[in-house]
Amino acid sequence: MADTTTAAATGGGHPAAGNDAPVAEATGISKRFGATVALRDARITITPGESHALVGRNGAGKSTLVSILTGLRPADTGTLRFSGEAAPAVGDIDAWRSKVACVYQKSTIIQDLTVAENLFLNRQSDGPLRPIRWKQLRARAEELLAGYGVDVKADARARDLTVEQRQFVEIARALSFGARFIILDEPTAKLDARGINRLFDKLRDLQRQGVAFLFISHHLQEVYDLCTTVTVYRDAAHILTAPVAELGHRALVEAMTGESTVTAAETVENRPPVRSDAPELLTVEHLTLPGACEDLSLTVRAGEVVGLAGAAASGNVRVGETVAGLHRPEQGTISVGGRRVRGGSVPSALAVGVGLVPEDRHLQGLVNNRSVAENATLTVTDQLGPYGTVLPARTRSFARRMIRDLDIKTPGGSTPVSELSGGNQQKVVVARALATDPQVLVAIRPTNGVDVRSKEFLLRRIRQIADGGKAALIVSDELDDLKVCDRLVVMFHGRAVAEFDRGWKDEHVVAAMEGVADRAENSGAHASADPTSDTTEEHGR
Ligand SMILES: Nc1ncnc2c1ncn2[C@@H]1O[C@H](COP(=O)(O)OP(=O)(O)OP(=O)(O)O)[C@@H](O)[C@H]1O
Repeated sequence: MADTTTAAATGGGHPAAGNDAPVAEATGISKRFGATVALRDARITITPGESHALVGRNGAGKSTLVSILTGLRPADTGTLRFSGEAAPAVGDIDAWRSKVACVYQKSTIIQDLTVAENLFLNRQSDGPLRPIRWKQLRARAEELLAGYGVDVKADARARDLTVEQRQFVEIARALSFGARFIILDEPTAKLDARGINRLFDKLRDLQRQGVAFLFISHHLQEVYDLCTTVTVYRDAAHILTAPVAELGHRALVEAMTGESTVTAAETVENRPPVRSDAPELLTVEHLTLPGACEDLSLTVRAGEVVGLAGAAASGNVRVGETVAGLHRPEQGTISVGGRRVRGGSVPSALAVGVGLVPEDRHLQGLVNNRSVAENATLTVTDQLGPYGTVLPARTRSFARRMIRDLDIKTPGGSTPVSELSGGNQQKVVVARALATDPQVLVAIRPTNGVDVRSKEFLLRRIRQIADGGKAALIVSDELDDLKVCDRLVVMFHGRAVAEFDRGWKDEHVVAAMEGVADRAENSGAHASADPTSDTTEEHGR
């Protein structure tokens, strides 16, 4: 396809087709960023009312395709049509919005505005010089939300919404522009199991009303639950498009990776249990964090990976962050190898040997305008040169090792971290935590946004830390993350309610995370307490 950029953006002016034309059809799409080929002659076709998954490893080109499909970036070559019509000109935002909408993992909602204001941003009044009629705006917003069955108050502040409510508002806003095609780019990354179920119910509802979806996720089970068709990209190219029902899990993973895989969990199953006389490396005693946990105690021994499991409101993330010095406990102590972590002090946690993979790489993880090398070495600048200096050569060689060790896909260490794909950014965050050679690694949802093979890779790295005589605490509600653990402690509403040794069954752990104690009992769980006896009102992250 030899179209110019303009032709790519306008689709070449073909006449409108009938109603059964694909809602979106992209062919021959190529895109380069400097020396990096992000897409090579790629294609995708989404038919009306279809739920179509796009999957691929980190850096495969998915987000680049999304930016082209939503008019954020022009393709270098290729043709794009919506319902048989040429795509709008780049920059004609309203025209693009009427064709396609995108709900990103990162919110596009403005926190300080109300829901109504967000819904009608830049279209509050009837014309540039007309005053905004607030009452009318609110009524229109209420009507819109009710129309799409979104149970959110129009005058609520956006910052007070949960992730799930925020996504529903974004979907309602997208549909209100007239689009019948919505792209969901990793929408479940920040939701817990119940939130995901509710989102999927809503999507199925909308699908019945004729809305088509392009769904991007690294959770392949979600693809099987929600989608009818799947497209796989690998190394910037289209590999296959097939009905989901005809493609088994292994075949799908093989299409994504180009090879067959053994899971990290499979490698854990046959290892000997951690010795009970192994020294305790992490000791948490009687920890109380207002609104997050009460009187929580746990230990992690040398050589052990412990999973601190729990849904969004369980308080597990706050406990993990507190071990790393991010919050000051009201009561209780945390020690690493017998040395106390000073409450609420990150330097103290670092000094005793705690490494942290934080939950949100955008907020806590990365400095966007700095290079991969600088980000990967932020925690170890003291090792990069004498007397507080940082030697560029040492930074570079340190970074080279990290890039190789963690299989980070980047043109080089000097590339700004913002130019990496999401999953590769997450690997830089992990690299940074590992750089200090921590005694205790606290990894909060460490594989968030990471593709299926890199996920195995990261989990294996965490296992290796323990195998080298250190300790790891994985804080997560992802069963795949928890499967590499020697032992699980499950939290529900601020309390440890159950403990499982290896060999647990998914449904028992899920039941414990959801606070269904009777199902968790007699299931390999021990030390369970009554989760409903908890009195704390607000919990969690
Ligand atoms: N703004 C940019 N500048 C330079 N390179 C970029 C830019 N955006 C993306 N790339 C590169 O293009 C390639 C494709 O990236 P893209 O973000 O599309 O991948 P992805 O499939 O969405 O990955 P992930 O699953 O990790 O989000 C990667 O090699 C990435 O580093």
